[in-house]
Amino acid sequence: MADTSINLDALRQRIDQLDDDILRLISERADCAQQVAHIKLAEDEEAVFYRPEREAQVLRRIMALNKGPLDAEEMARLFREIMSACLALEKPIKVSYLGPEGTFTQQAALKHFGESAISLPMAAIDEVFREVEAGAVNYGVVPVENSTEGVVNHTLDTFMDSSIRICGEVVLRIHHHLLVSETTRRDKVSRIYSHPQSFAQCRKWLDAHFPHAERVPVASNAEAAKLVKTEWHSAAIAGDMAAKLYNLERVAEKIEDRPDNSTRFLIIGNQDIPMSGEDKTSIVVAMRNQPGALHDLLEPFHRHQIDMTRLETRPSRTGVWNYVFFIDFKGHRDEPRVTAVLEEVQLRAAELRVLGSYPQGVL
Ligand SMILES: C=C(O[C@@H]1C=C(C(=O)O)C=C[C@H]1O)C(=O)O
Repeated sequence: MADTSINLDALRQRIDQLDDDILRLISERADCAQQVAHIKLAEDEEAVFYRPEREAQVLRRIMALNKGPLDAEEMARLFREIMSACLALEKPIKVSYLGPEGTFTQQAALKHFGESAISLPMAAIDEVFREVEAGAVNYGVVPVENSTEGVVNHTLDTFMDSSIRICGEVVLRIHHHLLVSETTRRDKVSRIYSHPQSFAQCRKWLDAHFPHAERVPVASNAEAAKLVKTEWHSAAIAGDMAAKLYNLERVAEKIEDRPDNSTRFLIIGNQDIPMSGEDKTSIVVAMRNQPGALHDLLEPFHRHQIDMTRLETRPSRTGVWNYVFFIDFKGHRDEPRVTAVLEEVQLRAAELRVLGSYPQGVL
């Protein structure tokens, strides 16, 4: 017994010393970041401090260097928060997102920008775009692929009418929980609220555990969580953020049918982002309705061996062309082979717009 307490004391002393070191080093790092900000400001009064490509490089380097016992992602999350705090020292970054508060989109915004960012909920995707266009916020966050908030097409359509650029991407693992409040009679749950896509993602679990409860679709998971506070016979399906925000208890955790359930979000802004070394580019292309149009469009990508990660077709809203394609591929527009492909596609397409080149999601 005596030995253990001596060991514990020694270990705690060592932890205190290490904390002193960590404290000093974080302060030194913050001081450096502040100096960078001052240099940027001296060059240009309107300078943007936030450099997504640099942040991606910092995080990738840390993940590569990490030797454990914390896993690389956990370590990167800690560094993400250090960078977020360093950046906020000069001026906290302002980010609009598809609300309400407590949605997965807010979770994505905080995952990407860190907890020191100021995040502002918007009622609709167009509003997120508008705030960014108007310069009221620095960036916006919208769901785009496999979305739990159910707005993939809406996001794509909004890009067609906007000059906004894509500055980044975040992929979030989506975990759904069955939530109740302190007033809920757990044995009497007859109604469950959630977003339609969440219902779809938890269908098997619901069929097995609540076959007779009424499933009521609402506009967001956060909205579902809010409703549970007012009805003793209702439960909600939503994520961690909503559970925390409305102080709800998890009756069952991770009830999604597929354990790899994830959603991709886009960071939108007014900046062109330089190369980070591992980048993606998103373009929108309008093609004339003629035989072989799709083949003509894809052929240059194939020939230059560019890795396409997504191809989405949307109906065009003007009469002139029939197809509009949203294409994501690996590479940055400043890379010669990407420039070559874009030039070739431009010749074949009725219209081509580069929505942005941006660092591939790190976390
Ligand atoms: C310090 C800089 O500015 C910001 C802060 C960063 C950091 O804390 O590491 C990284 C990139 C920028 O968002 C920089 O550009 O290097």
